[in-house]
Amino acid sequence: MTWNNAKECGEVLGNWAVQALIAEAELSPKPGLVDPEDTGSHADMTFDLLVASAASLRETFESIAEASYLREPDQQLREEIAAIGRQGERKMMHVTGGINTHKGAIWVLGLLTSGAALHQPGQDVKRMIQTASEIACYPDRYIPDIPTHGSSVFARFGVKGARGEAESGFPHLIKIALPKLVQARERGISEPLARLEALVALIAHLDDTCILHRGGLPALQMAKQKAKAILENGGVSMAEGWRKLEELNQSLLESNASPGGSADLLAATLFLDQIESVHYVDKKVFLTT
Ligand SMILES: CC(C)(COP(=O)(O)OP(=O)(O)OC[C@H]1O[C@@H](n2cnc3c(N)ncnc32)[C@H](O)[C@@H]1O)[C@@H](O)C(=O)NCCC(=O)NCCS
Ligand SMILES: Nc1ncnc2c1ncn2[C@@H]1O[C@H](COP(=O)(O)OP(=O)(O)OP(=O)(O)O)[C@@H](O)[C@H]1O
Repeated sequence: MTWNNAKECGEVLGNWAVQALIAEAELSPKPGLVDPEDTGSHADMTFDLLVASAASLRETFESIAEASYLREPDQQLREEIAAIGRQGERKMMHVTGGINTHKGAIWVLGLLTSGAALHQPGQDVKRMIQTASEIACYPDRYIPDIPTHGSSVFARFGVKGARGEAESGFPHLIKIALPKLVQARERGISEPLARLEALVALIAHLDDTCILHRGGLPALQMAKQKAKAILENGGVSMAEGWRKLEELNQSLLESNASPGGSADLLAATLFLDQIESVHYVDKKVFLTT
């Protein structure tokens, strides 16, 4: 598979980005997060709202891919896609009546969509991730100077959150979530459980500013520790691991904390997994013809 033109690249990547957001929302039961069963620690969000928000972002991801199509990373590209991303945030806020359903997800999937559109399909996803990170490292002169939850968490705890994750090369995608998804599938567990295990691995390692903002350091330490205990007890497919997952969910609800950053990175993992699976199918087709 190769892109025939920018429009096709936009349509394909835009579709995969929206599908990844919907797949993340559909996965259940997610600790502290919105899913079809419950709204976790989110009093203002529902599953239907998350799906409507995801659908409203199709055009945003399409435009980011079209603007990035086979270009080189530079500051101009960074500023162009940032403007499209901010417009996407405004659309999301319009559709949700002012509720932040996908701000962090627009950031990570926007950068990865751009990174993917800079290459022809079939490139190693690690190169796409590296390109996305390179783009994130360029300065954006038009970034609004207004306080956010992220800036207040940085001032309080020195944690760089979503921006730091991107600028440092998305280590939690490369070292944690993608390998865990593959490893869980290799153990033969069902696809939803493999995805859930990738999410738990993210929660166990990520300094999630969503959790820090709502519950401070005690909530972050609790979430990491309880997620690690799930993995140490055989993962979510084992009875003890499952019991510990329920415990993590309960503790997140009690602290009113939610691992939104991990949820965003799970959606990013599913997006990259989709790109990689097409690569694999292509290789197979190539080998057998
Ligand atoms: C970098 C962003 C997320 C703003 O950061 P800030 O920390 O100030 O925002 P805020 O705290 O409100 O939201 C951050 C969100 O990131 C997610 N998150 C939290 N911690 C992490 C983490 N460690 N790693 C990844 N994501 C995380 C959560 O969903 C959280 O809600 C982004 O919105 C931004 O700068 N956008 C500008 C437009 C742009 O440049 N877009 C580029 C391509 S679309
Ligand atoms: N399934 C999900 N459920 C809840 N949040 C999610 C989910 N998937 C991704 N997220 C991420 O979590 C973030 C929302 O978290 P949160 O509600 O804590 O943020 P906020 O609105 O900035 O904070 P607060 O609600 O405390 O004012 C979104 O930016 C989104 O990207």
